[in-house]
Amino acid sequence: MIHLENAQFAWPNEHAVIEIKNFSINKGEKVFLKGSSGSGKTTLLSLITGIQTVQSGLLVVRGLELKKLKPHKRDLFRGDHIGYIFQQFNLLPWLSVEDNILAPILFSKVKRQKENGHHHEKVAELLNELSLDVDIKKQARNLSIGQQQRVAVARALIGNPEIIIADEPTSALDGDRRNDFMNLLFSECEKRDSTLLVVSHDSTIASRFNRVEELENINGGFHV
Ligand SMILES: Nc1ncnc2c1ncn2[C@@H]1O[C@H](COP(=O)(O)OP(=O)(O)OP(=O)(O)O)[C@@H](O)[C@H]1O
Repeated sequence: MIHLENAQFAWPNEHAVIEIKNFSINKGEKVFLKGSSGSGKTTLLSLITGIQTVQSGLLVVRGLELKKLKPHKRDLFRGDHIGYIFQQFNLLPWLSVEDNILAPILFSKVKRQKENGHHHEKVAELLNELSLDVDIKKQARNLSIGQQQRVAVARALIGNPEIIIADEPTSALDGDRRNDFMNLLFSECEKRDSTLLVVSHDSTIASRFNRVEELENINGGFHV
C-alpha cells in the first residue's frame, strides 16, 4: 500500500531529513512509527500524503508514484484515499459537528460515492459507533477535547478511505483517555480493514500494532 525505496527529501537549505532505503506498509497493516522530536515523522507523513514530494527515489502509495502526479492530482489523491487525524484535530471551529464530519466528502467524489448519498445516516452511524452523544448542530469550538477527537476520527473515517494516518493523535490526552482513544481508532480500522499508520513518540500506545518501527532505524539507510 505504501512503499519507499531510496527515497530522499530535504527541506530548503537543510540536510536531508528523510533518507529511506527500503520501507513498506502492506494493505491492512497497522503500523506504529515512533521517533524522537525532530527526527522527521511529520515530514515523512507529508511525503506519504503527497503534500511534499521526494526529491529522489521512489514513493508509491496505492500503486501511484506520487511525485509523477501534478499537485492538484496529488490533492485529489489525498482527499480520495486518505483519512488524516491531526495532532490538534484541526476541526473547523465555526462549523457544526455534522459539517466537520461531512467536509471530506464535499471535496472527494470517491468518498461521496462510497457513502452512496446517505450522508446524514452515515454521520449518525459514525457518532453512534464512536459513542459520541452530542448535538450534531453544535459548533466544533464548543466541544470538549475528547469530543473533538471523536469528531476528528469520524471525519477521517467517512468515505472509508483505504489509508488512515494519525500524527501524534494522543498528545492532547491523559493516560486513560489515551487508551480509550487508541482502542476506538484500532477497532474502527480493523472493521474496515484500513491500513493504519500512527506516528508518535509515545511508546505506551505501541503494543497493539502489527508492527512498530523507529524512524531512526529506517531512516539514514543511505549511509549504512
Ligand atoms: N516547513 C519546514 N521548513 C523547513 N524545515 C522544516 C519544516 N518542517 C520541518 N522542518 C525540519 O525538519 C526536521 C524534522 O521535522 P519534523 O516536524 O518532520 O519532525 P518530527 O519527528 O515530526 O518532530 P516532532 O516529534 O517534534 O513533531 C526538523 O529539523 C525541522 O526543523
